[in-house]
Amino acid sequence: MADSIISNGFSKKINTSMKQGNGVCQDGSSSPIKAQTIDELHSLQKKRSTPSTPSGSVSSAFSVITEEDRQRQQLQSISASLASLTRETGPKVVKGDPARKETSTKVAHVVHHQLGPNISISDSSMKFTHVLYNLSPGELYEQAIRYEKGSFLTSTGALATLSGAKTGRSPRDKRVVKDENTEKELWWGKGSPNIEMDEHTFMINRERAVDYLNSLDKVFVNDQFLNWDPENKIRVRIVSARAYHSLFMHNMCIRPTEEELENFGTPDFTIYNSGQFPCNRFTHYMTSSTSIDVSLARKEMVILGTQYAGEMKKGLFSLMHYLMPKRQILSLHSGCNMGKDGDVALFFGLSGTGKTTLSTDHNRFLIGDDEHCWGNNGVSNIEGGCYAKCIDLSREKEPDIWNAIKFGTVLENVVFDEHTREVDFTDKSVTENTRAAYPIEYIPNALIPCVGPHPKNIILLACDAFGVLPPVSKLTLAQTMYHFISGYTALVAGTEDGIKEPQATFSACFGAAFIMLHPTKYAAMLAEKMKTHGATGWLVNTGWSGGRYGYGSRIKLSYTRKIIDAIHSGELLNADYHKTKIFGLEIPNAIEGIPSEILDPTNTWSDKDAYDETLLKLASLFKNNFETFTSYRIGEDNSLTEEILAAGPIF
Ligand SMILES: Nc1ncnc2c1ncn2[C@@H]1O[C@H](COP(=O)(O)OP(=O)(O)OP(=O)(O)O)[C@@H](O)[C@H]1O
Ligand SMILES: O=C([O-])CC(=O)C(=O)O
Ligand SMILES: [Ca+2]
Ligand SMILES: [Mn+2]
Repeated sequence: MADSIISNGFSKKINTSMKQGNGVCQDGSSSPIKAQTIDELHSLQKKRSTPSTPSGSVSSAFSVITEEDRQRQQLQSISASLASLTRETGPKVVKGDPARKETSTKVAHVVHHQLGPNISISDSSMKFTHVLYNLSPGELYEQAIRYEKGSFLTSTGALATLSGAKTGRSPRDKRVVKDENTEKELWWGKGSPNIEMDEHTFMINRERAVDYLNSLDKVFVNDQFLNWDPENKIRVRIVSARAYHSLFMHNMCIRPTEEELENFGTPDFTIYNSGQFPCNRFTHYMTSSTSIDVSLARKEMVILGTQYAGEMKKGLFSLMHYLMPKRQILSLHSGCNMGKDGDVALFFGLSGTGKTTLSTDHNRFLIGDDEHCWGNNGVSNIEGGCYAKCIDLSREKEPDIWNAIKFGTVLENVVFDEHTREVDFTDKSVTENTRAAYPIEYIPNALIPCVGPHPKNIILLACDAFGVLPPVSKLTLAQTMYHFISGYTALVAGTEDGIKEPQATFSACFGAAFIMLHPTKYAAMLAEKMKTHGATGWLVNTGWSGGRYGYGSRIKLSYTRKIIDAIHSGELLNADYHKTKIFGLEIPNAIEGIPSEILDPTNTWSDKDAYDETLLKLASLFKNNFETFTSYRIGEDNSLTEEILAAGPIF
C-alpha cells in the first residue's frame, strides 16, 4: 500500500509521510517533491497538452470522427505529401522526435500502405519518417540549438541562426512550370521574374527534394494560413528539414488555432524545402546548384540549394500574386497601417526603402509590414508576422522593432558577443542583410485580425541614392501609376577599387521579383481602386539629400516620420505646392517640424550644375526603363495609358 504510485505519478507514500511530520530531518524549508526517483520527477515536469476536441466515445455523438481517426487522417495526409511519385507510396510517418524513446516506441499511427504485387519494397519505403508537426517555439528552439550549428540564444531571448551560404534570395534561380495554361496566363520573357521550366524537370527536382526529406530521421511540417481575409484564406503546408525554417514560417504565416488545425484538411499549396541539398547541375534548365521551382498545376514549390528562409516567404507571395488577381483582388508588395480614425495607408517600396520601418508606427495600428491584398471590402495582410532589416537597428529610432526581438523571434545572420550574447546590430561580418522575423503580435499596436478599410493614402517609397528626388511630393493618379510601374529605388553597390556609385533599380509594381502576371494588370487594378476610393498617391524619398551618395547624406528617419505624419493627418493634402522641372513633381512649401529648405533638392545641393546633371541622368534612366511598357494598354481605354506616359520625366 505504502509504495503504490497512482497513475498521474504522485507518490502516496511521500504525501502521507509529509503530513504526519514524522520527525525525520528534512533538508531545507521548501516542501519536499512528490516523486521518489529522478525519472518520476522528470515525468512530473511535462503536462501533456490535451487536444481541444475531446477524443474517443464521449464526444462521438457530436463529432463525426474520433480523435484517433483524425490523427490517422492527418498522418496519411502528411505521408501523401511526402510520397515519392515513382514508388507511388508515401513513407511511413510517425509523429515525434526520433531522439525521444517515448515517442518513437509509440508507432501506432503508422500509415498503412497498399503495396501492389508489382511494387518492390525499397529500403527507403521501409524506414520511418518522423514528423515534427506544428511544433511550438520552445520545442523548435530546442531542436535548433541541439541539432543545427549556428543556433544560439541571444541575450533578449531571440534565436540567432545562420542561413548558410545564401544570405538573400536567388531570383535568377526561380523557375515556374510553363504549360498550356501558364503559357497564356503568366508574364514571360524580358523583365519577367518567371524563368521557365517544363513539368518533367519540375518532377525530377520534386523527387530529388522528397527523397532527400525522406532520407532524414525527421522532418518538420507546418500547416498554416495565408491572408487574414476569411473568404480568401489559403491553407499552406511547409515541409522542411530545419527547425530554423519551421520557426521562421511559424512566425511569418498565420498561425492556426487548435480548432482550425483539427479541421485543416488538404492544403491548397505545399512547399518542399530541401535547401541543404543542391539540385543536380546535369538536370535540364539548371544553371547553378540552386533552384526554386513552382508548379501552379500541382500547387507545389520545391527548394533545392538555398537555406535562405525568405525564399519560402516570397515564394508564397508569388503564389498570391497569381491566385488573388484571378479573384479580382489586388496583391501588393506593401506595408499597411491605420490611424485611430480608420484612415489606412499603404507603403510601397523595394527592399530596404522603409516599408517595415515606417508602417511600424507607435501612433498607428499595424496591419502588416510587407504583403497585402486589396479587395472589395478593403485591405488584408497576407502574413502573420514581420520581417525587419536589422542592420544598424537602434532602440531609440525603432523602439517597437527593437522590443520585438525577444523569445520566439528568429534573428538571421547577426553577430553577437560570445559570452554576453548581446547582438551587435552594426556588424556586417556575415551579411548586410541581417533580419528579424517575429509574429505580428510582438508589435504592441498590431491590429488583429489584420484587416482594414479601403486605403486613403498610397505612399511610394524610393531610397534615391542619387539624391535628386524631393523628400516628399504629391502625385496625380497618372504619376502614381507611372512610378508604380517604374518601381524605382537606387542603392549603393561597392566596386573593387572602392568607388561607390549609386545603382538605379527599376522593379515593376515595386516587386517585379514576385509578380506573376504582366505589371500592367496590377497597375490597372490599382488605378481602378484608387479612383473608386479616392486615394491620394505620394512619392517619398527615404534616401539621399543634399547631394548623391558620398556627398549628401541619408535623410533623417525622424524627418521622414514627420513627413509621413503630415500625410496621415491630412496636413499635406491642403498644403501649398510648387512644381519641379523634368519630373513635374509637386513639392510642399512647408511641413510642420521640418526645416523648409530641405523639401526642395535645388536648395540642398551646393553644386547646382552637379544637381542638374544628376537629375537629367536619373530622368534618362527612368525613360529607358519605361520603354518596354509603352506598347501596353492600361485600363478600359487608351486614355489612362497616354496620361501615364505623359506623367514621366519630360526633357
Ligand atoms: N529616412 C529613412 N526612412 C526609412 N528608413 C530609413 C531611413 N533612414 C534609414 N533607414 C533605414 O532603412 C531601412 C529600411 O528597411 P525596411 O526594413 O523598412 O525595408 P523594407 O522596405 O521593409 O524592405 P523588405 O521588403 O526587404 O523587407 C531600415 O534599416 C531603416 O532603419
Ligand atoms: O524577401 C526577402 O528576402 C526580404 C524582402 O522582404 C524583400 O526582399 O522584399
Ligand atoms: Ca520588411
Ligand atoms: Mn519585402
